[in-house]
Amino acid sequence: MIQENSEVILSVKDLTAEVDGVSILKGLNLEVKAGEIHAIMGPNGSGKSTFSKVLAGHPDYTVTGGEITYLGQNLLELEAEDRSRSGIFLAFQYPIEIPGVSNLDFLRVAYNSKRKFAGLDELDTFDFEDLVQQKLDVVQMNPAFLDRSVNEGFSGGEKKRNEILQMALLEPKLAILDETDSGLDIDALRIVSSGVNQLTTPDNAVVLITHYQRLLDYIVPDYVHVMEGGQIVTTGGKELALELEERGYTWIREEAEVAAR
Ligand SMILES: Nc1ncnc2c1ncn2[C@@H]1O[C@H](COP(=O)(O)OP(=O)(O)OP(=O)(O)O)[C@@H](O)[C@H]1O
Repeated sequence: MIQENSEVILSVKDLTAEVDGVSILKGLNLEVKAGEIHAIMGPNGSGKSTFSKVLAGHPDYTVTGGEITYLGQNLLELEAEDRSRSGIFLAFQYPIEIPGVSNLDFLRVAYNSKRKFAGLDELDTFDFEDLVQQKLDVVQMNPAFLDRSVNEGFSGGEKKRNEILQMALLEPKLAILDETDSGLDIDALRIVSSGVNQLTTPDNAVVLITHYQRLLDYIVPDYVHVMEGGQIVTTGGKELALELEERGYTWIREEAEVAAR
């Protein structure tokens, strides 16, 4: 929800970035304040996932220009793990499987790593299990998933639900959800959206990358941005997503070209 004078969580200015020498982000600007939900839409290949990976600090992506400020500090100076421990959470478009590592152990190590970073005592196994049981309710997940290896053999929708379980435990300041809605059946979409809504507070912010207006009926954004060619070319309210659903992206491109003349 937009609030006057709320804290700026993320400020991105003229960001350019490349992968394998190919320029992908070409002057991206975005400001995200506490309490806000931002949706980023845009055609395939426009750079949405690249942006999310650059924010998370993925080593394959090189920032070649511009600034990213997170809670007033230069994000680009932080290693990926410190970005995570300071409250940046990325739910992957394609969550990876980690055979041999139980979901419960993975969650406990991630959770305790964050506590340690904040100067808090780590939770022991019993206390952690109590906590994780409560968090399972947020995404209505069967406890049996805790004993399985991380994402191994999970269905597409189960992997996405598991990402939101991680989010529920880690309580991020800035959550970036990359196509978390893809692969979810109708009931799972409602459950996952309700989970995200329960985790959204006036103190944190969510950036949702999605192709589908449908998700935004459940998680109502304050802003909808369109990314095209590595830049945010248009920003509007939630009604913009409806317009995109109806008209596609071509008109945005044409209007941007006219404005650039
Ligand atoms: N290693 C690479 N080498 C060259 N090009 C790459 C590499 N990795 C990504 N790209 C290109 O970067 C562009 C942006 O990809 P990205 O995944 O960020 O797009 P996206 O907007 O998230 O797309 P989608 O909606 O399909 O998920 C694509 O054209 C992609 O092919």
